Amino acid sequence: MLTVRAPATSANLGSGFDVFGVALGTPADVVRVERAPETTISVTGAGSQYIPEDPKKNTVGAVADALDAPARIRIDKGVRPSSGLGSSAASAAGAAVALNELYDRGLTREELVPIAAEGEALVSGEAHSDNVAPSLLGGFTVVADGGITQVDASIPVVACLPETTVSTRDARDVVPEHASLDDVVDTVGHAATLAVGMTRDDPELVGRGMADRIVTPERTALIEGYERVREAALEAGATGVTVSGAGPGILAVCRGSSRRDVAAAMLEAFDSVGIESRAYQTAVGEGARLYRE
Ligand SMILES: Nc1ncnc2c1ncn2[C@@H]1O[C@H](COP(=O)(O)OP(=O)(O)OP(=O)(O)O)[C@@H](O)[C@H]1O
Ligand SMILES: N[C@@H](CCO)C(=O)O
Repeated sequence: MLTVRAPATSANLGSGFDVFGVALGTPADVVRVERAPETTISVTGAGSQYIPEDPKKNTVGAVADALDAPARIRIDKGVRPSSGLGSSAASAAGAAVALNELYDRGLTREELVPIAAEGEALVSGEAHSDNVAPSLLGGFTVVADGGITQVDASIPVVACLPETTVSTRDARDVVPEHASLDDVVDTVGHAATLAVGMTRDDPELVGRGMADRIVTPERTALIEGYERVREAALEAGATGVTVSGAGPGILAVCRGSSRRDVAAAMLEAFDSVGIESRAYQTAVGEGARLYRE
């Protein structure tokens, strides 16, 4: 049996819609695989009651098909679905690494990105790779024109997940089809600042570079309590705050020393609007890790 721990991810980072992503230290999915004549899937853990075990509906089924690698697959969910932390992508990335090894397919992590993205196409209608790329490769990833650039980074963050859900499909429906040149110029400036910040492990630049006035404002409207949580995080010392992936999770970039205060402030702000939430105090971290048992 092979076991893979595949991390949660946060895509977009505000200014990098469908382009930027980071792997997070926690939480993570654990995917176990054994050879079998046909693919079967069982799911336990966070939000497992909402995740189909039918291989035609689960992201790992699409990955097993794409690799022609039938297996008994067990998923222990650490990443809650529809929360904005790349839950469906974590399972897909974990399965891609595990099945590639189980069947000796010999594909590199980069080559596994489009395979894991097949799983994303199944659930959101589009094979976007901005969550599977960081879950497979770790660090900060830039997906552009089908190519991927990766850099290891060490940036402290808090990911705060309210007990509400937003499906990626719904959050994609509110994305504007057009943007003004002014807004595009503003976004490019912030995205470039963020990317430089990642290469320097600089939370000030990364936090500042997450500002985006094209996609994020449309999505925050879907997240009850967003403005209050954002303000609370900034007051507690966050350098920047944005929607994590398609939401409703909220990502705050922090200086290392402020993580605990930022997490407490975000939890309290959600609580003040009657919403329970959970905060992960973590950092940009490594990609999927393979274990043999
Ligand atoms: N292995 C899986 N893990 C999680 N969700 C899965 C899986 N397979 C299928 N799904 C379905 O995918 C949907 C969740 O995916 P969705 O893209 O909406 O959210 P997400 O993966 O948490 O991430 P994000 O907002 O960061 O993209 C749910 O409807 C869930 O049932
Ligand atoms: N870039 C995608 C990722 C979802 O996690 C979106 O924001 O719709």
